[in-house]
Amino acid sequence: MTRSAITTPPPGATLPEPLPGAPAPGSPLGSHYSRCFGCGDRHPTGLHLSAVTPDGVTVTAEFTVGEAHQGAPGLAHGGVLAAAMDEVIGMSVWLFQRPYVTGRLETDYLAPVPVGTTLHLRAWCTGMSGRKAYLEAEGRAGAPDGPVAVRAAALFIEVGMEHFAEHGDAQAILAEHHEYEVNP
Ligand SMILES: CCCCCCCC/C=C\CCCCCCCC(=O)SCCNC(=O)CCNC(=O)[C@H](O)C(C)(C)COP(=O)(O)OP(=O)(O)OC[C@H]1O[C@@H](n2cnc3c(N)ncnc32)[C@H](O)[C@@H]1OP(=O)(O)O
Repeated sequence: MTRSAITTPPPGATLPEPLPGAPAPGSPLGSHYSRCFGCGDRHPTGLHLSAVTPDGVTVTAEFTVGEAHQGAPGLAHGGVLAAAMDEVIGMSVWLFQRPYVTGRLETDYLAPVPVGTTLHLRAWCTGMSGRKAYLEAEGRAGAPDGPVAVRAAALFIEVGMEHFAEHGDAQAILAEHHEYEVNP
């Protein structure tokens, strides 16, 4: 991965440990929002990523490239592949039970990905430092040990939960996150 200095953990960054309440290894992670382009089951043309955590700190997921995801005829759009990287990385950092958003996402495209291909995605954290989390991801074509087609490195920034209500749709959050208080 040709990651930049911005997505490289600084000296002193720490590696996360699984939290006591982390989902059991292999259990499905579920969707954080039904209309999410990455994981929502109510998004008609979204990626419908299904994800698990094998160990409480990394995430593996599958995404099958569909007709709605094309750029060149018969091939996945690069922006859609970047969205898949963003989503699986977002899911992995959410394992730490604090809300983060993407600050920077760098993507390497190593091979074209035809419609119908299942990409086997994996995301992991390379370091945390203050509000910053450094993460990487890869997508392998056809099988978990298939050839790497896409790689990504990212800087995610921790925000308060109010970030989503302030800038997004507070009613939609309340409808799906009953534990969430908009005005705590
Ligand atoms: C129904 C939902 C309910 C909630 C559920 C939540 C759980 C979710 C669960 C599962 C997720 C699944 C996956 C989701 C999808 C994947 C994630 C996305 O796509 S997120 C959307 C795209 N990203 C944005 O929209 C961010 C837009 N940007 C911002 O809002 C701000 O710029 C923000 C928050 C990133 C930073 O703003 P500041 O004002 O808080 O802080 P400042 O001081 O600017 O930055 C803090 C530090 O970070 C550095 N920084 C920030 N952005 C940087 C960048 N692009 N490059 C380099 N450094 C950056 C700064 O230089 C600063 O560093 P120094 O502390 O000074 O050392």
